[in-house]
Amino acid sequence: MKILFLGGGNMANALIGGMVKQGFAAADIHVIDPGADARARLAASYGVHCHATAGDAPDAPDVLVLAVKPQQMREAVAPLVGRLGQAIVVSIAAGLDMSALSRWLGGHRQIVRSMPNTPALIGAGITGLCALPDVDSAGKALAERVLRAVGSTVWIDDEAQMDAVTAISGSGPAYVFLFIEALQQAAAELGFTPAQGRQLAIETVQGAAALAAASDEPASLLRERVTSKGGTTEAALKVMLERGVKDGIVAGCLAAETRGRELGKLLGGDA
Ligand SMILES: NC(=O)C1=CN([C@@H]2O[C@H](COP(=O)(O)OP(=O)(O)OC[C@H]3O[C@@H](n4cnc5c(N)ncnc54)[C@H](OP(=O)(O)O)[C@@H]3O)[C@@H](O)[C@H]2O)C=CC1
Ligand SMILES: O=C(O)[C@@H]1CCC=N1
Repeated sequence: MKILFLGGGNMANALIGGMVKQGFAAADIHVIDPGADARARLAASYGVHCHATAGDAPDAPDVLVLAVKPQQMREAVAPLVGRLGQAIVVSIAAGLDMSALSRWLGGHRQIVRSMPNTPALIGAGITGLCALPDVDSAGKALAERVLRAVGSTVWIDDEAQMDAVTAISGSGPAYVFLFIEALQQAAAELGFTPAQGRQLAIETVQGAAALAAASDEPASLLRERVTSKGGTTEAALKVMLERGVKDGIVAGCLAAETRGRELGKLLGGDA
């Protein structure tokens, strides 16, 4: 099994780290990245083969993971055209649809589009996946195996929904980190040390997420259970809702989805 990564940045690091931990052989993994620092980090951390240019990388891998920024993709894949054999191409790029990728890859049709997220770094990612009709079940299983190394996966039938996956779970960790930042800021204003604030904020988010995951009940009911009539939570939620926190989160997710579609049109729309 030969796996080639195009791009060795944040997400490639997360995926490769998870794959090596799950028993993929580092010797089977190749990465193309023009950055000497990125290559040194990957080689030192995981012992994978790193290449400065596509020309140095092996032809016809079993899997090619496209892990460059959407804006870098078209130029980055050009040197690989005609060298892919039957590779299953797994793109993790936001916005770019599979028809554009297929054109840029010289008509290659073995393409899976995916959207992981950064908790992949600790094996706790969630990835949405969809495939062109030309990808058979073995090809899909191969793509899924790579992404399952860093968390769970969900197949999406309609590619048009991939921008929505990006808006919810791809970008989602940033929304949660913003919430943690806000809790920590409040903790500091209430007199806690940074260490105390960090522990109180992070373990609250961890515990609440674990409870929501373990429960069959909707999040709204779990929220109501915390909210005693005339109590402290009610006072907090009143201010938060008045300030538009919930509406802001929903509107933000919709803006992320719109941006994904814009990126797709902007970068992939031409022939
Ligand atoms: N960050 C996230 O939370 C998520 C990101 N994604 C998607 O993952 C992809 C990668 O994102 P991320 O890892 O954050 O980005 P990074 O910028 O960290 O990684 C991209 C890497 O590709 C390198 N690169 C640039 N040009 C080329 C080239 N021609 N050939 C090979 N490598 C090249 C970059 O080098 P240099 O820095 O020198 O340009 C960089 O090291 C994006 O498409 C993004 O949409 C998906 C899910 C979540
Ligand atoms: O912000 C972005 O465009 C990427 C895609 C999902 C998370 N980060």
